[in-house]
Amino acid sequence: MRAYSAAQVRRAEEPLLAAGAPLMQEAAGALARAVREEIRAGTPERGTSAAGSRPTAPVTRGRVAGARVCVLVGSGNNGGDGLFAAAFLAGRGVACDVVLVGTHPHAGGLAAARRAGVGIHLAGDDDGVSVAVRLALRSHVVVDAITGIGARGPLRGPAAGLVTALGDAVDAAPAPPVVVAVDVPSGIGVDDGAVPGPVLVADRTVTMGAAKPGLLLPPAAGAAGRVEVVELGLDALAAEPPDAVRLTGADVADLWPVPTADDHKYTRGVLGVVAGSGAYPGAAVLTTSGAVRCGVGMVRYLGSTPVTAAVQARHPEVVAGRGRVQAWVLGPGIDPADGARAEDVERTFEDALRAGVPMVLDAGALPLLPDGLPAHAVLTPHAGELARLLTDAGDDASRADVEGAPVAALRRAVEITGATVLLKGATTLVAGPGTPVYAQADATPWLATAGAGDVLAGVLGALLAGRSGDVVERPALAAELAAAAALVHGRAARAASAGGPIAALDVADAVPGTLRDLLTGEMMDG
Ligand SMILES: NC(=O)C1=CN([C@@H]2O[C@H](COP(=O)(O)OP(=O)(O)OC[C@H]3O[C@@H](n4cnc5c(N)ncnc54)[C@H](OP(=O)(O)O)[C@@H]3O)[C@@H](O)[C@H]2O)[C@@H](O)CC1
Ligand SMILES: [K+]
Repeated sequence: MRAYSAAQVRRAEEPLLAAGAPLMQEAAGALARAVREEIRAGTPERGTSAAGSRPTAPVTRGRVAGARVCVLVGSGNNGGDGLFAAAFLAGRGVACDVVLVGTHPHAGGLAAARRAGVGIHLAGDDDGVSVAVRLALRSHVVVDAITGIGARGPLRGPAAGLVTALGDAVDAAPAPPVVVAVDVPSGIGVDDGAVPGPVLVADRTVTMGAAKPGLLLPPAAGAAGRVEVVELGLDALAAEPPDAVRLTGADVADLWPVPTADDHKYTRGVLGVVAGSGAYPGAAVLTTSGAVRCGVGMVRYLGSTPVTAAVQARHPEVVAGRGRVQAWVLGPGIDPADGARAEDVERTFEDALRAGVPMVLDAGALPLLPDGLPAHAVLTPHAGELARLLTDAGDDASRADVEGAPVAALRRAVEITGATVLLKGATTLVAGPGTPVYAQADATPWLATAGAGDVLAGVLGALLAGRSGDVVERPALAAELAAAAALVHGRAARAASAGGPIAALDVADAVPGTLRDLLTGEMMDG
């Protein structure tokens, strides 16, 4: 999924609008279809809501006539989409109410809604907001058409009051309405994924022409629900670089190196690993497991005799000692204050720089980094480590700062280091110099477990080793490969978990099956 900024979408719309293309009609038609799908999917029976007893009978599965929909309408074209959709729905027998949140609604849309018999209400003051909340709570679907790509800053005025009150009421309702956002959930940072004020969390977002970055990027992405793109024929976007990207399973299948009959272990990629220590021997086992399970040509491990023995006990195919490699993983399970191990990392890092091979720099390697890294070096911090990296470079950043504005922190880290940076989280973000931000939300919350990051480092290292030559030739590829590794790691975690707890090694063990499903097209997206 490729997401484009508000400005890019506007530029792409311009020639079509100038030529008289009925974009708003198409957008509203698609929105009305989505609302009908939500109604048909079977609205659960709603008992007594916070607003009092339901005046209408619950809708029977599959029937649209008799359902209730409440559309929250702002003063721009986003509200216009909502008004025309309300008119379409009313024409199908849906009982529609429109709540006008702004003072000057789209004139054509308002006229169409009136003609179709839609009830029109105002939410200009506290009383209006209370009425609107009652209308919304007795509805099967609430449509959020307050602001779209024309929004500036946090919601203000009656829009802010309504969204706050309705959000609280929906949270408290025993059977809340389904919320469908038009283009974006109103109030999110459309381009940066910020959540600067109140936002009504959607179950589904029907977005017009192309996805917007805020639908993929945290924290706003968490308010978007399922995202559906309505094609409006914005062909000009094909020539534009997207701002944000989410890879699909099919993308990853295209990126993953698949051996041919002519390949041998050296052409398939050799990965060198400097991970684990006397204090954290498990990190060595987990990192090498992640790599071995990806089908890398060979893994070379550098560490003490007892830790090497632990690695080889699990994976006898791992070779101890230095030799030619196509990529490195440095740092998991290494305390930068452990002089001997820190020296191993620094020395190997220098060798890797000289050899020009890609590398993954994780955990203990991060504080040891010099400035001016190549883009084919991929840093893999979590939020706390990224905050420390930024602070060490002179920016004052806390973990909470990074979590509150992760994309800005990520971009800043790329700017400071020159490297590609993968920020681990529920949504993993990746960017390199000049690349879009990749946002992968493939995992399960069960993946937040000790050692999972070591496995990811191994998976990414294996992928970089397999495509080493390509990455050196085209360093921007490192970000895409890092996003691909995050997808494989996340889906392996989901497969291993199947809804229950997992240990890090389970994730590594689920990688071959995950890759098999991806490469044979058996794993569906979503
Ligand atoms: N062009 C077309 O034909 C097509 C357009 N399409 C649709 O149009 C949408 C873009 O429409 P748009 O440009 O009119 O902007 P929009 O998002 O409705 O917002 C403007 C309104 O919001 C208000 N407002 C702003 N900030 C606010 C805040 N913080 N808090 C509260 N209010 C705030 C602002 O108020 P004002 O600043 O004027 O007081 C103004 O009234 C796009 O997202 C898509 O849905 C698609 O159907 C494709 C065809
Ligand atoms: K909206």
